[in-house]
Amino acid sequence: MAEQPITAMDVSTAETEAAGLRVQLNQWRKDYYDNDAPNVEDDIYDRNYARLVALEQAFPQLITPDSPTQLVGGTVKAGFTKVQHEIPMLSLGDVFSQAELQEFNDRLVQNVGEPVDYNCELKIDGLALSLRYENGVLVQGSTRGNGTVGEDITKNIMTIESIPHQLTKPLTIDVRGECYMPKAAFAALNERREAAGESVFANPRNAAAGSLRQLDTKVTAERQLSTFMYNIADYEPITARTQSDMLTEFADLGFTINPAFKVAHSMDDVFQYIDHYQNERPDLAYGIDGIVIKANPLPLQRQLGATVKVPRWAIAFKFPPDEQPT
Ligand SMILES: NC(=O)c1cnc(N)c2cc(Br)sc12
Repeated sequence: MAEQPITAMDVSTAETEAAGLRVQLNQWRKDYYDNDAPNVEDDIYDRNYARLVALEQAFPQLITPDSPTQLVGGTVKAGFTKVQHEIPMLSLGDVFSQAELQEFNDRLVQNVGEPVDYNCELKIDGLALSLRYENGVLVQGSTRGNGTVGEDITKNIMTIESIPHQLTKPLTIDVRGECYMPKAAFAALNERREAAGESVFANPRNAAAGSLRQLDTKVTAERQLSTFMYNIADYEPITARTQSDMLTEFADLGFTINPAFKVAHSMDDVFQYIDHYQNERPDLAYGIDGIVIKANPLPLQRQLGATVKVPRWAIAFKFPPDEQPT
């Protein structure tokens, strides 16, 4: 059915459509976040989600606490200990066109009152995780969960080679990043599973999530997972003053970072970065579903802060679904 323009809608029509979208989107979220097995294409999910956001913006009285626009991530899987994130693990706002990205920049520049340098980073198609170090020693690993309560996966992340058990400095720090399964590891895993008559994973993201959120650590250990770290919970412990320098500092501390980051001094630089990695995407050793641009100055990130769900200083530009074989 063709979508009715929202401007021509009365509130009861809007409420009926919004209620239907909430039920459908929450079911898709449960499959994706809790069961690690989405059964809807990303672009269909994104289009329905964007419609609900537009309805709620036109009719704010329709926003409900259980609306997917108010929630981050999934819940805690039975069998895992819960971990409280002192500083919430946020999601990201999404845009799907360069015009929308330009609008994000124009709003930010108007708010800040001067041009903003961005750090452009790849959006890794994996599972968000948080690593806690005390005096430089790895003490806990956790999933995002619903953003404030995640799953304790410490034993599992200890088996991931790219995660340092001790930093090069005795820092007490919470670092956030993505756990992913390289495309080659994904293909080999599904080949083994198929040969053994087992079900195969639909994509590397599901395989990574299903391997990390495993109660049997031995299974995690054999799944060749890897990580790229890219955000920090509290800026205090590090010396960097920009996002790009923070990534370099992360590497000096012993973390694995994604080397494809680049500072953009204009939106043309951002669009060039997008075009480049949209072309490079099939040849990357890991899945990406877009790019993330972040205000590069860390004091500006701190100044802008976040909404209940997403940072005001960053946005994700989503690529169309990956037609390439993974
Ligand atoms: N570079 C980044 O910040 C980044 C990369 N890949 C991702 N899947 C995500 C998710 C959030 Br939320 S940030 C981020």
